[in-house]
Amino acid sequence: MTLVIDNLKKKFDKHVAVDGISLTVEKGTMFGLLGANGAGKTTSFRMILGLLDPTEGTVTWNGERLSYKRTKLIGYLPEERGLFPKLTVKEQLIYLMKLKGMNKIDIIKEMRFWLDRFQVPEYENKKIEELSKGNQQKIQFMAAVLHKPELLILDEPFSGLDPVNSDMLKKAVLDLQQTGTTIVFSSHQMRNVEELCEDLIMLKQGKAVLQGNLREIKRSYGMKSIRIRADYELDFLRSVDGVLNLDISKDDAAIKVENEQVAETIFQAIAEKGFVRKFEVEEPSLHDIFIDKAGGEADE
Ligand SMILES: Nc1ncnc2c1ncn2[C@@H]1O[C@H](COP(=O)(O)OP(=O)(O)OP(=O)(O)O)[C@@H](O)[C@H]1O
Repeated sequence: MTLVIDNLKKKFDKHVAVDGISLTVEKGTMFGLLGANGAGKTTSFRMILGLLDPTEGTVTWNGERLSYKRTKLIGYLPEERGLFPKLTVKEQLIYLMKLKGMNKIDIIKEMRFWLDRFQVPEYENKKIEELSKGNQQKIQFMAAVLHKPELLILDEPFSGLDPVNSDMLKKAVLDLQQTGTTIVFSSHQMRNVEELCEDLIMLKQGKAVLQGNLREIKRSYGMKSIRIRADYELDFLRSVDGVLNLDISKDDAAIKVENEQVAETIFQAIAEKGFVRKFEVEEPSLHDIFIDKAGGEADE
C-alpha cells in the first residue's frame, strides 16, 4: 500500500500554490511535509485528500485514485480545527465517526481507549467548549484516528500543545505507525520532524527545495556546525571565508560553515594559536537546513 503523488500542481488564478511535487510514501512510514508559512502544505494535503482538485497531476493510494469517497481509509487532522463547541466529547465523536461508517458501540469503545491513553477519561461527557485548546486538539486527533485509517494526514498536529501533551501525541503517532498506519504530517517544529520522520519534502513557494531520506539529507548537506572551546579569543574566525555564522557564548563558540573544508581551515587556524580544549564537527540540524533552504522561520 503506497501513496504516490505525481507532479501535483495547484493554481489559484495566476498564483501557483503547489508547483509540481512528486513523492512516494510507503506503507507504515512517516513522511514529513515542511515549509514556511504559505509554502503550500495545506493545499497539498487538500489535494491528497481529494478535497481540492489539482490543476495538474495525480494522487493514488495503492494504485487507485484517492478521493474523499474513500474516506474510511483516510484520517485527517485539519489545520483549522473544526469541532462543535456545544456537543459533548462523546456526542461529537459519535457524530463524526458514524460518518466514517463506525457503529456506536465501537465508537464508544475506541473513544474510551483513547481518552484513557490521553489521561482524560473524565472528558467523555464534557462539552468541547469546556476544554482547553490543547485538550480540544486531543479530541480532534481522536476524530482522525478512531476508525483506524490506513492513511493518516496530520496538519500541524503539535501546534499549541505543551511539552507533555506533545510527547503523548508523539508516542501515539509512533504506535500507529508501528501498527502499519501510513502517516504524512506537517510541522513547523523541526525537532518533532527529526524525531519522527524517515523521509521528507521541503517546500518553498510550492516547489520542492529538498526531498529524500532525513539521514541522507543531513549527511550530504554541505553546511556543518562546529563547536570550539579554547583558551583564547575566537572572534578572528568571523573573517574566515566560508564562515556563515559565529556565535560566542561563555564557554563555547558555535560556528556554521559552508562545508567540511572550511572546518579544516578553522581547525588549522586555531591549532596554530594554541591549545584547543574542544573541537567538534556536527551535521546541521534540520532547523538550520530549514532556515537555509526554505527561508522563513521554523520553531526549534
Ligand atoms: N483557496 C485559496 N484561494 C487562493 N489562494 C489560496 C487558497 N488557498 C491557499 N492559497 C494560497 O496558496 C499558498 C499556499 O497556502 P497553504 O495554505 O497551502 O500554505 P501552508 O504551507 O499550509 O501555510 P501555513 O504554514 O501558513 O499553514 C498561499 O500563498 C495561499 O495564500
